[in-house]
Amino acid sequence: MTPAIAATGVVKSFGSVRSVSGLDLAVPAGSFFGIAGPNGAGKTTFIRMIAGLLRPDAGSIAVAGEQVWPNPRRAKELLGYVADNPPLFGRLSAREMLDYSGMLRGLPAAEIRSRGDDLLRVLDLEEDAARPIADFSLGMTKRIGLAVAMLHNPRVLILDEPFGALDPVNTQVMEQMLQKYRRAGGTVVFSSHVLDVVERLCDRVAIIAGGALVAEGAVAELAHGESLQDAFIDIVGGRELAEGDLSWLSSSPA
Ligand SMILES: Nc1ncnc2c1ncn2[C@@H]1O[C@H](COP(=O)(O)OP(=O)(O)OP(=O)(O)O)[C@@H](O)[C@H]1O
Repeated sequence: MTPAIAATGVVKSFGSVRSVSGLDLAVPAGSFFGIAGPNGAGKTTFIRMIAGLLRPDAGSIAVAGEQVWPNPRRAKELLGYVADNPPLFGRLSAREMLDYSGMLRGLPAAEIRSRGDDLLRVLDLEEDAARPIADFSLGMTKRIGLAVAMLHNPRVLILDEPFGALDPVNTQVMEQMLQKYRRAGGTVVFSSHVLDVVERLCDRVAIIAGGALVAEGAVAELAHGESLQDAFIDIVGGRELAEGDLSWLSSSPA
């Protein structure tokens, strides 16, 4: 079966900083796939290249068999992408944002309306549908970002830190939405530092460090009987405060 995402030898530098360094990754179609890695590991850079927003310096990326570069248009049709802090049009209302995205995707107006109604209801944004997005909290912005990414019912959804800023109720709703989408045949790929969510939802996980893949496999295999968080620290290396660090914190506060 054609992988949902196939990346080979992907490289990206910003000046002298090599952000992604020869990354190979295959995400099986129909999987729930987590990408984890320390801060600055290159996750966002890699995801933006998959989404067709950043051109790799070398290597190739295909989404459901369609090459993303040099012409990302077809791959973008198959993909829904939610950025860490979704760049939406702040002056549009949530409803207008959905109408505009649906038009860009070439969906019929009636379909945009009915799917938009569904998404706004499920994501608990119905009452805020007429408010400008600029007035939204980060959690609300993430939810409307997800609605925009799902409106065209893409084959692959890729989400950068989707659960940050969501309260527990909305985390549960988002998890249920993603599981439903996955049961219908979609592939979900998301990056997260919240490893218990990765452990709960994903069948497979990739760990990226220093711009390269350092581990990939079934979650249970990688965790090896410990928590995924412990396995992650074993793989990427932990860091502890030395005895003398911040010693002033041990004295009584003024
Ligand atoms: N536009 C840019 N210009 C310069 N350097 C960049 C740019 N984007 C990313 N980098 C650098 O590339 C490296 C990887 O950054 P990236 O944001 O991809 O990491 P990340 O794994 O998503 O990190 P985090 O978990 O902290 O969000 C970092 O050293 C970062 O400073």
